[in-house]
Amino acid sequence: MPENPHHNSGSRSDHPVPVAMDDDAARHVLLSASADAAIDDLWGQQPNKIPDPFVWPHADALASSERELDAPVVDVGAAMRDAGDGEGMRRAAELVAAACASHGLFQVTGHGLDPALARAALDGAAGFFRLPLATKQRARRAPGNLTGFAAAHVDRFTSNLPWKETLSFAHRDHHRHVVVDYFTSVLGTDFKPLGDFFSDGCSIMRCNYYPACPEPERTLGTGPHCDPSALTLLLQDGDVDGLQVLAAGEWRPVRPRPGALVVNIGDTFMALSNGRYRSCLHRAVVHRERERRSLAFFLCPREDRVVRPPPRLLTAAGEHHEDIEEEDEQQQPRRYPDFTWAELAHFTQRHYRADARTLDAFACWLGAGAPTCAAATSSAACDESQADEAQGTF
Ligand SMILES: O=C(O)CCC(=O)C(=O)O
Ligand SMILES: [Fe+2]
Repeated sequence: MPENPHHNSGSRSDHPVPVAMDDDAARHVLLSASADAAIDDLWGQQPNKIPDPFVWPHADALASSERELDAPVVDVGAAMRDAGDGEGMRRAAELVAAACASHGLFQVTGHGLDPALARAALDGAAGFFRLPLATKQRARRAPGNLTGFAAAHVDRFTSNLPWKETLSFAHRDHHRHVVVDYFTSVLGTDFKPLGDFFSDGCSIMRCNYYPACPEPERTLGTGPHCDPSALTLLLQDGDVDGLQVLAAGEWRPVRPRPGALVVNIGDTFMALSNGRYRSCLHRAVVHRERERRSLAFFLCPREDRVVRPPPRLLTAAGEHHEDIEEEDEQQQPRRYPDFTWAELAHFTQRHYRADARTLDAFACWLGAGAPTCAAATSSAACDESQADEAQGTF
């Protein structure tokens, strides 16, 4: 990822600070990043107990529902091959639009991703995570950065630690994007100005590794959050489930389907669609006996692109565009201010641990002139200060 003027500008130390904990094992491994040997053993250190910093509050670790999330599985290959009257594509677009407007998640098959390539990527990631921690730490993610190796317990966190390790890469995309083509086809030509919105974008590929956990019901692999990026493509490895979405007050599983890619809307797309499409609130749970892996591709615009919805979605209350035949109930007053991806990335890496309310907290932070997190969090919309826990979830 190229140098971002916002990145690495904070005063946060590169090293974990001593923290107060009542769990000896956790203290032992958390006090210093140089205690690699001890950290390496963390996941298996105590056969029956997780260290206290990994224990999540009951509200976040709320029990999961058995009911699978009601989300469409769209065969995009078949829809695109449908040379007839376009009915297949229209139907697929309707299903996707409905899912995006409700919880923000759908799955795609027939996408053309070579299964052998997907397997190789998952196996490559698995090989990395099997390396000794000291070796993995050579690729350590620097504070404020989005790329590199990260494990909360070797970084600066002190509470609500996710039970996982991650390895992230930047991916610069020089091509015109299928996402814009799709939304142009669904939402009409007013999305055309987005034509190059994602070109030159600096997206992120993240490998997630969730070790088996002795107390899975007391922790989370990834806490409840919305991805700040625009759109996420997720490949779940094998048949180990873990991804869950909050729908109708319940955490519902999104079980892996062979060959399917999960697609979810992120905060940037929610802002781009003026709230029409919901940023998906999701989390990942872990298992007692089984480890789990997933690969997430976070589609992001170029750092300096201004995130602003197309005019079609932005009619002020009471007005409507002349070129729109029927009254479009999707026209809403502007919900979020202009921002750049660099600003949102900076906010989630330095000031705020991505959660269900990132976008509102971010809007409030921008409104306050984005001076410091303390200023942002003193306002009602950002009432829970997370300044000490940034870079936790995304
Ligand atoms: O591993 C998963 O299923 C979800 C991961 C996730 O939400 C993320 O990496 O942002
Ligand atoms: Fe996520």
